[in-house]
Amino acid sequence: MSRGLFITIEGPEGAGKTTIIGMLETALRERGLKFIVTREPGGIPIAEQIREVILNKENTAMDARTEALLYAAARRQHLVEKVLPHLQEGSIVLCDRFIDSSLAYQGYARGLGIDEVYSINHFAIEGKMPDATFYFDIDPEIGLNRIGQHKGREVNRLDLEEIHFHKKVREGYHLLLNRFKDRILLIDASQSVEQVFQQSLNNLLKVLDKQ
Ligand SMILES: Nc1ncnc2c1ncn2[C@@H]1O[C@H](COP(=O)(O)OP(=O)(O)OP(=O)(O)O)[C@@H](O)[C@H]1O
Ligand SMILES: Cc1cn([C@H]2C[C@H](O)[C@@H](COP(=O)(O)O)O2)c(=O)[nH]c1=O
Repeated sequence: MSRGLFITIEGPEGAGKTTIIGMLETALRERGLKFIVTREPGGIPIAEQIREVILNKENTAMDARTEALLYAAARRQHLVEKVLPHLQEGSIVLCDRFIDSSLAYQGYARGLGIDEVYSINHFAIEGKMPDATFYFDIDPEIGLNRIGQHKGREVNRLDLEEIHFHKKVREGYHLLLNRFKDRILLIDASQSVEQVFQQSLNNLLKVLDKQ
C-alpha cells in the first residue's frame, strides 16, 4: 500500500511543466514537506537510456507500436524502482508526464487507439494511477514557439513532428480530461508564469489537504 501522494503534470510541448515544477519544488521545500521530483521517460538510469533511444532524432524508422512499448517499459522500471518506494515512504512524488502522455501522444495523435495504449500500460503499471494530474493546456503553436526561443533546450524526435501531430496531442488530452474528470485538472498554461504557478500550487495544497 502506498502512503504518499502521486501527482503528475501533463501537457503539450512547451506548456511550461519544467518551469512550474521547479517553482513547486521551492514551495514544497519552504513548507518542509517530504517530496521528490522526477520525470518520464527517465528519472532513473535504465529509463533514461530508453529515453535516449526513443527521442534520438536519428531513429526516424521507429514504428509507432515500438514507441508505445518503449514508453511503457521505461514507465514500468521508473515506477517500481523510484515512484513506488518513495510513495511507500510517505513522500509526495511530482512527476513530469506519466500514462496520460502515452494515451494522448501514442494512443490519439499516433492513432494507435487510447484503449489499446491504455491496455499495454495497464500491464506496466498494474493499476497504479496518479492521485491527481495537472494538465497544462496550451495552443501547440505557442508551446513550440516558446521551445524555439528556449536557448540550450535540445530539440528531440517528437518535437520535430508536424504541427498537425501536436494539435492532435492537445485534442487527445481534451478527450482524457473528459474521461478522467475526477483526476485531471485543467490549468490554462497561456497565462503568465506567476499565474500558472499560483494556480498549480493552490491545487496541490488542496489535494494535500484532502489526504
Ligand atoms: N507561462 C509562460 N509564459 C511564457 N513563457 C513560458 C511560460 N512557462 C514557461 N515558459 C517558457 O517556455 C519555455 C518552455 O518551458 P518549459 O521547459 O517549462 O516547458 P515544458 O512543458 O517542460 O516543455 P517540454 O515538455 O516540451 O520540454 C521556457 O523557455 C520557459 O521559460
Ligand atoms: C512519457 C511520454 C512522453 N512522450 C513524449 C512527449 C515529449 O515529446 C517527449 C518527452 O520530452 P519532454 O521534454 O521530457 O517532455 O516524449 C510520449 O510521446 N509518450 C509518453 O508516454
